[in-house]
Amino acid sequence: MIRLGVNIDHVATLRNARGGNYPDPVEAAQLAIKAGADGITAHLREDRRHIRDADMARLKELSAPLNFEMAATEEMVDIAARLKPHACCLVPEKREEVTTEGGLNVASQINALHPKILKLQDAGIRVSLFIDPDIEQIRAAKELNVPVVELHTGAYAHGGVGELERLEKAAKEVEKLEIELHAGHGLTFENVIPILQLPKLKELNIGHFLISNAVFYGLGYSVKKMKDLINP
Ligand SMILES: CC(=O)[C@@H](O)[C@H](O)COP(=O)(O)O
Ligand SMILES: NCC(=O)COP(=O)(O)O
Repeated sequence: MIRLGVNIDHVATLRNARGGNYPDPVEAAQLAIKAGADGITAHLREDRRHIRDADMARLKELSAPLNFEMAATEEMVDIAARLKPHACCLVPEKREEVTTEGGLNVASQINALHPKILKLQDAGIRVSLFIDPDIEQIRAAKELNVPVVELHTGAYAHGGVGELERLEKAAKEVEKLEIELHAGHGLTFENVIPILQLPKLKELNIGHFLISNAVFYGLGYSVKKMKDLINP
C-alpha cells in the first residue's frame, strides 16, 4: 500500500487572497483525511505566503500524521522542534521562487545539515530530505543517516525527456541504500501512474493538483480518486 500525503498549502493560498479565515486549510485537511489521506503535508515557508504558524499548530492536532515541509533554517528547526510533528521534510527555499524549483543540495551542505537533522530527530521527528533523483544526493542523504528521502518529481511532471528513467535509477539506489522512498511535486491523476512502478515506493505527497481539481469536483472526490489510483 502506498501512502497518500495531501499537501494543503494552496487552500491557504486561496484563504490569504482576501486576508480572511476561509477556506480553512485545517478543514481541508480534515476532509482529506476523511476521504482517505494517510497524512497531511504543509509547507511553512519563510515568507508565510500560504501556510501560517497557527495553521501548523492546528494541523498537528488532527488524527493523521503531519509532514512539516520546511527550509533547513534555525527558525524552522526551532519551530518544528517545539511543535513536534510526526515528520519534517527539508526542502530548498528561495523567496523569489513560485514553487519549489529543485531538490535540496544535500551533498554541498552535509556539515551544515547534520546538527539540524539531529535536533529534529532528538525531538522525535522523522526527518526526510526532498532531493532531485540524483545518485550523489541520495548517497549524501545516506551519509546523514536520514530514514527517508522524497524524490522531486517536478522535472518528470513537466515532461522532461528521460526523467522517468532518472527516477527509476534513483529509486534503485535508494532501495540499495535501504532508505525509505517517497516522491512528490507536480503529480496528477495522469502522470502519477508510471511513478507507481518505482521500487519500494512507500508514500506520495500531492497537493497543487488535488486542490485545483477540488475547485471543480470537490476535495473528498479528488483525494479518494487519487488514493484509489495509487493503490489499484
Ligand atoms: C516540496 C514540494 O515539492 C512541495 O511541497 C512544494 O514545497 C510546495 O510548496 P508550494 O506549495 O509553496 O509550491
Ligand atoms: N512534496 C510535494 C508536495 O508536498 C506537493 O507538491 P505539489 O503536488 O503541490 O506539487
